[in-house]
Amino acid sequence: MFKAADCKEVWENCLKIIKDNVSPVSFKTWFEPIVPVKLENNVLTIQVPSPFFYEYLEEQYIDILRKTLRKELGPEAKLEYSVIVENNGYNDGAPFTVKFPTQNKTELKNKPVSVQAVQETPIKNPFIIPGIKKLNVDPQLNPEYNFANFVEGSCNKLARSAGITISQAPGKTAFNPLFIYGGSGLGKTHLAQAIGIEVKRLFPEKIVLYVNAVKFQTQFVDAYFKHNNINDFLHFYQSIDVLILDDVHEFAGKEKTQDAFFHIFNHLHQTGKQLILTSDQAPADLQGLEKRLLSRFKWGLSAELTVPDFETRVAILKKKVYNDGIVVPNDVLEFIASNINQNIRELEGALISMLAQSTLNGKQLTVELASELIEKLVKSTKKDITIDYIQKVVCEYFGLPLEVLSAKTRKREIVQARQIAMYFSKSLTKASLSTIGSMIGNKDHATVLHACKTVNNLMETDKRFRAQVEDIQKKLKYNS
Ligand SMILES: Nc1ncnc2c1ncn2[C@@H]1O[C@H](COP(=O)(O)OP(=O)(O)OP(=O)(O)O)[C@@H](O)[C@H]1O
Repeated sequence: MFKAADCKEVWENCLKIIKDNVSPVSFKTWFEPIVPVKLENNVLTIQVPSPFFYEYLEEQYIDILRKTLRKELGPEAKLEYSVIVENNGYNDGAPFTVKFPTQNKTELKNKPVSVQAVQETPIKNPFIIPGIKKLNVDPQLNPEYNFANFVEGSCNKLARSAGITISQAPGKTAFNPLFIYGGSGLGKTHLAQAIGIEVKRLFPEKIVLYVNAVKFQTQFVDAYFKHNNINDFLHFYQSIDVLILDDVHEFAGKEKTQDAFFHIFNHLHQTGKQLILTSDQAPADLQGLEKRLLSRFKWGLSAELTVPDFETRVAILKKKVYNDGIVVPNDVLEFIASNINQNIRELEGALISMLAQSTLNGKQLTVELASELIEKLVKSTKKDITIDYIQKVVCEYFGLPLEVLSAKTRKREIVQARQIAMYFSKSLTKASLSTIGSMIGNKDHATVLHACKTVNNLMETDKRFRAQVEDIQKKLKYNS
């Protein structure tokens, strides 16, 4: 029979071994927060701060935990987790336990979320443990992106009406998540934010947060690698009532970020919170995202925003000039609407530059002026693709700083990014192999040739790699 003090001693001994086998950052992140609470009949119970923490330990460190525990307590050793879960008012507040060595997550997943708000150490900004007090979160919404300013048309009918239904009962409809997808400048951000604004209007106490996927990823990377406060990050996101994540396709290839978002998604969904996601493609067409995430994106409603028809384009322009208190002749608005038809942002841009011209140069708002401007606009949007631009897009895609392409390193991810940049420079610009080499990492022409061959070969043999290259190609062509 063990004494109460034994559990601490046993855990200390385990930690000594674990410390020698994991990186210092991992040790600090994943083992220091663990509290040994009980040792009974060879069963050691450890308390962990969140379900995500438990799942992460089970996925990443189960072997080392099993080995060390058996070394300390013998072959019959068992581990139980006491998992602290956010207080959401659903039940009594006891932390629940999960038995090792089940490795069967359903036990945890099917459990109604239990409750315990525990704050042992002060939490740094910007993340605060929920349940201690109601959070005051700035929803990061643009007040202009409301429903009143969002013109209805057949291009957005389904998504808009689902959005209105959701804002009246967030988390309580079948549209969870609401997945809004479509091409650039078709109103995904506007509509997603309009839902957030309406929820805030109807339910001011609800915590609403808009975040785009790139910002989420940066926050995650900072929390994980720089500040070592991944738990605070997860707790913060798990406290949101309506989470709006814009441009989820940006998660492609970012596995750790996807993993964190997966846990946040599960937690919010299970606890009846609303998720709104936007993307440039339908879930079925998204590349580079894990299957388990994609399948969840299909749980609710996927609604596409398509290119607006002529009437809707005119109505959007009319609303805009009306809101700005400006009078523009109908034939001018119709002329703009009939010439710019693929992107609402460009439609608005044309109107704005025409108004600016007219104010600055005292020109009349006429169809001739509109025609001049549109001609210029169309010319100026066709930029040449340059080697610098290719390097920038490739680095952004892989989340790498631009300088690494010139770094003397054999790190696989960097070598591969450099090769892809060389490959596109060869196929999309007229530059010679030696110019490409000198501009990308100061290499010779043979290196560039080798890079092009490698990329071609890999595209034939590695599906995932091909998807990445095709994604980058789309970005390059689309933005040019
Ligand atoms: N139905 C609409 N009614 C009024 N304005 C709209 C409508 N749809 C889009 N807009 C306007 O068009 C512009 C572009 O919209 P938004 O930024 O939401 O597009 P997006 O689909 O998120 O684009 P991207 O994928 O490039 O981020 C915004 O100024 C928005 O207000």
